[in-house]
Formats: sequence, structure tokens, C-alpha cells
Amino acid sequence: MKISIIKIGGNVIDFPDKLEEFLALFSKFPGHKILVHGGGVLASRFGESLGVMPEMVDGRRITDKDTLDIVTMVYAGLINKNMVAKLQALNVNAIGLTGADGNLIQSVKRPVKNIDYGFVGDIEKVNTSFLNTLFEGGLHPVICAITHDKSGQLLNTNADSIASALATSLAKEHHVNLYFCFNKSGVLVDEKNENSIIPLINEEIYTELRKENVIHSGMIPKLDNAFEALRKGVHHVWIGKAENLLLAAKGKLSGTIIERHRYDLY
Ligand SMILES: Nc1ncnc2c1ncn2[C@@H]1O[C@H](COP(=O)(O)OP(=O)(O)O)[C@@H](O)[C@H]1O
Ligand SMILES: CC(=O)N[C@@H](CCC(=O)OP(=O)(O)O)C(=O)O
Repeated sequence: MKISIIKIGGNVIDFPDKLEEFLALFSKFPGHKILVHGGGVLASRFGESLGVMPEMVDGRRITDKDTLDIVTMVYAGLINKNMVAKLQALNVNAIGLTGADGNLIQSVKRPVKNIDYGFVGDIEKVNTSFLNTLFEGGLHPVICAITHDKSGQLLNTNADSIASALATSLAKEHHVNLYFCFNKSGVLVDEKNENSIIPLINEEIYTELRKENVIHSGMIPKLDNAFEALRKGVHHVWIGKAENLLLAAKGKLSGTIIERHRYDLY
């Protein structure tokens, strides 16, 4: 079975017009598909309005108890249910889920090393048979950035990591492509110049660009997860502008293609 995992970034979700436009493209995307979302921008803003200040380290949120409550309300509630309703209006039979629903994604609270991330989950298991059942029923899962530890604790989990874990688990039995859609044209040499797209990136280039701080913050988990997915059997990984999703699906040049090593070119 061919399955596409499509991750939509928080900056797109934050603009209703852009979100509508993206969901219309998603509705036209062919075949079995999963939509993964976070909503980090909205969660930060909502938290601030309640006096809970966001704290990020390398693109990942430090999540204390209050922050966990906020991200659960924002990701699993407000954003997820609105997206599902909008997709239903586009005749996509979407079903909104956290990692706790159907025991879809089990994770473990990240151990404290140099940094205590709090209630942040590292993914351990994905229930692919549940996903297969949903596909057989003609449903399109819309999965948010909340997982659980199977002992009653919800955990905040980076949405790029969720997309990658779903892709790698499904890749054991299916042909899986992974698309990271966000608000920029791809991985850029100069973040402020939308024309400075790096069309192909491999781990060697990534390591160099990270040292030079050309790649930083939220782009770090995105690329770490992209390489992890390719190492574990995902067929194709793309990072680019949400509005170019259908171009990417048709294999047309747009955004950044991720490759494991330089020799993947040949
Ligand atoms: N080289 C780079 N090219 C593009 N974006 C970059 C780069 N380095 C860092 N970034 C930052 O990463 C952000 C994307 O990460 P994030 O905000 O977590 O994504 P998302 O929109 O998917 O939630 C971009 O908006 C940009 O600010
Ligand atoms: C642990 C962690 O960092 N969780 C992320 C989950 C949401 C997310 O990834 O949202 P975007 O895709 O909009 O960035 C966070 O709370 O920001």
C-alpha cells in the first residue's frame, strides 16, 4: 500500500486563510494519507495570555504541568477538532486522534540528562495495525502532537518526530513518503531569502550548516527526523512550502529533497 504522511507546521496553522488553502490541497492529495500537526505558535501565544511563558531548547518545548495542560487543550482540542471539521467540509473522512486514542503512539518521558524537558515524550511504539484498520475503513487520520506512556500520563511530543515515527513504522509493510510542509520554500541558506533553497541536502551538508548556524531552532528536529526516517526505510522525504504540496507529490522541483548520503544522488 502507498501511504503519504504529511506534516503541517504551526506557522501555517496560525493563519486561517493559509490553513484553508493547505487543507484544500490535502483534500486533493491522492491515496492513503495521514495529516500530522502541532501548533507550537498558537500554544505559545495561548500560554503567554495565561502567564505561562514558552521555553524552547533546539526547537523542543520545555513542558511543565501547566504547559502540558495548555498544549493538550490547543493541539488535541482546538486545532485538531477544527481541522477535522474543515476536512469533513471538503468531503475528506478525517478522524482526529492523539497518541492515546487506540493506543496509537506510546512514548516514554524523556530522561533528564543536561536538560529537564518535563512532560515530553520520546516515541517507543506505533500501533500500525490500528492505522491499517482506519485505512481499510476509508478514514484519514489527523494526528496531533500528544502521546501517552500507557500509565495514564499524556506527553508532549514534537510533531516532526511523530510524523517520522509514523512513517518509519508504516514503512516496514508499506511504501511510505513523508512531506514536511511549513511556511518557507524549503531548507534555506539564508533564512530571509526565499530564493536561497537548498534543493538536495544530506547528512554531511547538514552537519556543516548546523555548525555554521545556518540551520537552527525548529529546523533541527525537522532534519534530524527526516534523516532518521530515511535510515529506517522511508522512501522519500521532502521539506517545503505548504502551498507546493501537490507539486511535490507529482515529483516536480520544489522545496528540499532529503537524501541520506552524497552517493544517494547516483
Ligand atoms: N536553514 C533554514 N531554513 C529554513 N528555516 C530555518 C532554517 N534554520 C532555521 N529555520 C527555522 O525553522 C523554522 C521551522 O521550524 P518550526 O517553526 O518548528 O516548523 P513548523 O512551522 O513546521 O512548526 C523556520 O520557520 C525557520 O525560522
Ligand atoms: C516537545 C515539543 O517540542 N513539542 C512541540 C509539539 C508541537 C509542534 O511540534 O508544533 P510545530 O510543528 O508547530 O512546531 C511543541 O510543543 O512545540
